[in-house]
Amino acid sequence: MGAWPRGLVQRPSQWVRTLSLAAERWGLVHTRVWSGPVGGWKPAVPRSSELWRHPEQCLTGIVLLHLPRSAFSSGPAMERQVQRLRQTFRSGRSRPLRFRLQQLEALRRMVQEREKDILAAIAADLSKSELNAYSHEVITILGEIDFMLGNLPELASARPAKKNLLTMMDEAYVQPEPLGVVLIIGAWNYPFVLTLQPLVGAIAAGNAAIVKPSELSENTAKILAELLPQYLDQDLYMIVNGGVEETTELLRQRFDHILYTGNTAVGKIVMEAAAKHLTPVTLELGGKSPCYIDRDCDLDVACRRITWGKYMNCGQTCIAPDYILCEASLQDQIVQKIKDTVKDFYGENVKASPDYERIINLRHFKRIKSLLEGQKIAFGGETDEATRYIAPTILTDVDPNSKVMQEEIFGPILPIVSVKNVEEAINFINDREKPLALYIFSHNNKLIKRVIDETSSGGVTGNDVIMHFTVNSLPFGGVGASGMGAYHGKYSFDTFSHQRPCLLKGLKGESVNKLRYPPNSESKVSWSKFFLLKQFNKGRLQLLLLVCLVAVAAVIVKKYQALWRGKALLASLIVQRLRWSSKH
Ligand SMILES: NC(=O)c1ccc[n+]([C@@H]2O[C@H](COP(=O)([O-])OP(=O)(O)OC[C@H]3O[C@@H](n4cnc5c(N)ncnc54)[C@H](O)[C@@H]3O)[C@@H](O)[C@H]2O)c1
Ligand SMILES: CCCCCCCCCC=O
Repeated sequence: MGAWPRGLVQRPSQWVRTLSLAAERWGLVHTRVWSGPVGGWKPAVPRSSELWRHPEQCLTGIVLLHLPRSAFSSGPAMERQVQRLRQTFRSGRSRPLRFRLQQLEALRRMVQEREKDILAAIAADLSKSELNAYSHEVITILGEIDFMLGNLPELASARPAKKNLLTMMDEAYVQPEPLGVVLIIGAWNYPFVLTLQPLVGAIAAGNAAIVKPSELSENTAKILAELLPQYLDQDLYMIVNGGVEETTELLRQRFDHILYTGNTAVGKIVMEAAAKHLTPVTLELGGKSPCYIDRDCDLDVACRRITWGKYMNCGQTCIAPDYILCEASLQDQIVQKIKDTVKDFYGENVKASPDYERIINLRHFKRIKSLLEGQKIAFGGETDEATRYIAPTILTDVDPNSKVMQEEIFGPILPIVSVKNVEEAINFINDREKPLALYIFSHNNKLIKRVIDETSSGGVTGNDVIMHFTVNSLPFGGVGASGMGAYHGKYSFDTFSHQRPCLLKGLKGESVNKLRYPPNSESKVSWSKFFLLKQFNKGRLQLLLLVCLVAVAAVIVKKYQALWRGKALLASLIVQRLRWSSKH
């Protein structure tokens, strides 16, 4: 781990700061600034320059620490961090509703106040325009935070539960409770939303959390590491940046839940590691999401929507339509309409369009490019390795056994596979792993419902693509090979909560309890069946009715006893009076 702390117990000079930050950027060290017992250790990245500017506010001045990366990623160091968060969680700090709402508001402030920096980071990672970064990512996070702020009191409150005859007099309810310390592992393709949206749920549910952004979207990872500690409680929410080494070390630790977003192969590694601690997992994985276009359909509209969802983020979207299934006769029209739409959306020169992104890295660029080999390219196909550009591309008459149909494309290539009819499309889908999303375009709602009924997928949008992701009253997640568990809105809250059943009884009522105490008997079982299964036998029912009638009569008698006594007295007086009258 090296001899640390090493540092300066004073405000560092400009060159020390510059060198430290450069070393941090090169990944050689982690730099931390001590801002006194109140502020604790803060990352010394350029924008936490408040610390540099106002050293007088720090109780002990500024100490510049160069911590070797291993100081954070080594097993014991990681364990200490998880332990630190667990201790704070155990103190109960994250539980009060007021605290959770404050943290969510702080997160919203972070997004609003630092919007420019956030957009710049996302834009740099994915060669994305800042406008697109806002619509693809920031808007979703703000919406999710607003949802939680508006609904948290209701989500977090106890829900009364139905009772049976034996527990009629007791209190039964379901109380959501936080799980503890959770781990969130994000992916690079929507690096902001896929990392922070689960965090919103974890905070709302009252947990502590470690967030591990993808190392491939390094700018977003960095800005998150800089900003989160400035806005959120550092003893409850922590960012760990790094790659496979750091993630592997994190996965050795014991968490109370892990939400992982990424590819299926790593999903298996995560699940295996989690199994060692019996930690539950939510796996947000990928897959090949089919898009069936029916003959009875408005092709102009269908192709416009598909073009948007397929080429958005250069095809690097987990729920992008991966391939089209349609009757052979539709193929040429579809190619023409998508071609026209690409021109409408991105202009003649797609490469120059600010709305068209680039492939994240060279490895993915080469992988996607290799999928074109041996294919009939009906449109696009141009690539540029230097800028990792791949044009919006359509492949026709694609053989279902070809490479492009064996793996998730995750790039701007759209194969068209012809099928004879909807039955064949359904079989095609069912012969493969369950996809993350399924899209069906048709005027015929019955056909859409039929495809939904006869297939399985993480989610479905009919007559559009991607949009089910944006509705936070719908759970978002996969099924089978595309993942397990779900999140968004209420479902995020539930994912990070334990639904704790609570039954509160009084200490009276032992006569009824005798039914379950030994020694057991035929009669006790039969009464239990009556109370719990509502299985009446006729004789019992009559007996019970009699008991009820007697009970009702007893109540009535008691209530009207005094009145009856009065009436009886009156009657006897009348009788006496009548007797007296007859005598005289
Ligand atoms: N369901 C969803 O919401 C969703 C969203 C985005 C992406 N995805 C899927 O993710 C895939 C693309 O993402 P990716 O996998 O390239 O993302 P990635 O490479 O960014 O990996 C995801 C995370 O796993 C970690 N990781 C990578 N290798 C690891 C290893 N050997 N051990 C432990 N951790 C490791 C990374 O550090 C990263 O944080 C696609 O299949 C896509 O469909 C799914
Ligand atoms: C309005 C469009 C929002 C699109 C967000 C898509 C996120 C997909 C996550 C998986 O990659």
